[in-house]
Amino acid sequence: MANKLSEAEITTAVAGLTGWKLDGKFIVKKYRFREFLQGVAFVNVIAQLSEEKNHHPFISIDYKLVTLRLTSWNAGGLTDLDIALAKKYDLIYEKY
Ligand SMILES: C[C@H](O)[C@H](O)[C@H]1CNC2=NC(N)=NC(=O)C2=N1
Repeated sequence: MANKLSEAEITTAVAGLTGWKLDGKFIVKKYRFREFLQGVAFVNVIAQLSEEKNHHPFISIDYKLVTLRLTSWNAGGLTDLDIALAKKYDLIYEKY
């Protein structure tokens, strides 16, 4: 299990991310797409990665808007893994 980050570590880590906001024990980002099916395709890639890493975000699709919420429920809060995956999701999004 990844280590739970302290409040200070979370503040620094979230400041280093683009467009991610802290929401309690979660970090959250909304990704906008030109078409509904692009968002769905993005979610499929994220889902594949989630299985590979055994770490699963909450995902919602609201037409062209995909919201990802990350936390490590096993650790009871945010971990390095959440921050690392947030960066990976952003890199994947660049391709859309
Ligand atoms: C048993 C299994 O390894 C765990 O439940 C994994 C699965 N996916 C997970 N995903 C997330 N986001 N947090 C977890 O703590 C987590 N734990």
